[in-house]
Amino acid sequence: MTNWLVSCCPSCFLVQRIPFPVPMNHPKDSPLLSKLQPPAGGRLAVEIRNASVIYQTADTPVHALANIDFNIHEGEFVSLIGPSGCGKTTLMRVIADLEPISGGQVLVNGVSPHEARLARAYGYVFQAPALFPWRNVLANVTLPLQIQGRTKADARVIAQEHLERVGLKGFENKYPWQLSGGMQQRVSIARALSFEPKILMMDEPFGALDEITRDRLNEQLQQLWQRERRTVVFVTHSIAEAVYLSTKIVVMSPRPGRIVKIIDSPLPNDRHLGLRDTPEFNALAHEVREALADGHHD
Ligand SMILES: Nc1ncnc2c1ncn2[C@@H]1O[C@H](COP(=O)(O)OP(=O)(O)OP(=O)(O)O)[C@@H](O)[C@H]1O
Repeated sequence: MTNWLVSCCPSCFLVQRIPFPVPMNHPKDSPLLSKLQPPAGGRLAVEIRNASVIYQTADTPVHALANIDFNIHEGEFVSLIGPSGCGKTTLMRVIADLEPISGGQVLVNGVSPHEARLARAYGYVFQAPALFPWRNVLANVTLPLQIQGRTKADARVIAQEHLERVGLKGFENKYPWQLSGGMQQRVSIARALSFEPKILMMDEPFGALDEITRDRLNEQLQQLWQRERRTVVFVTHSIAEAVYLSTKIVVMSPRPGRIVKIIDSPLPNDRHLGLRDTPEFNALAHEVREALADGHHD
């Protein structure tokens, strides 16, 4: 049986469930990073050049990612989609400085992922909401803000504002176990957004939810992105979710994960769920499906 610990990293506010007693991985900078120049005009949020990841294991090394090469611009909503085990989470962890690269180069906001993490560039939302069960909703959201050095009163105001943004006004005094899975996930989104990260990292945030809840949260997330235009990196297995939410879809192949196709969405930015019944949506979903099939045949 695995024991889980909900942990909040004091330097980057990453709150996640980690197997106890495995420590969090805080890798050092890659010496190759100095070769990349910061983006002109600051418009590039993420720049990845020929990145690879090889996990060293007790038996054979696992080649998780190979030749990953793409950019993410500020304000883009980018989904990573591909078969199970193709390296989506690894790629997200590389961008967020939770996994070192074995080769290549990565820049985030013009600096190394490590520097970006220390500058608190990231907000994280995982499949499991990773809330502290003994803290109420408000106290879960205020925790990283207080670690950041905000006063209790300031942290409360900021947390309340973000809880309102995700539709949880009035639930501040509830405990996680008194909320539905979808509401818990909205608490973790409010927490991730509360310290205004430049990039929101979401790893299958709605994967454990029923379809109706998932649809509703997709719509709310879309509206939130629409209002804030924050850069989002989103991992999903769902073609419909990727097509509905993304401005850019990165389709990956089975291991070692490579990029099969990068699709810039032709859909309008202002979206509602009815869009999923349109020919344009279906054409894009078809394109993603074909790219996934191509990846399997390579
Ligand atoms: N710490 C690790 N040590 C060794 N191998 C690992 C480690 N983490 C991931 N892997 C392997 O690397 C590959 C990519 O894993 P990753 O979790 O990134 O894939 P994924 O596309 O996110 O999978 P899923 O869709 O099932 O969540 C898999 O084969 C996995 O077994």
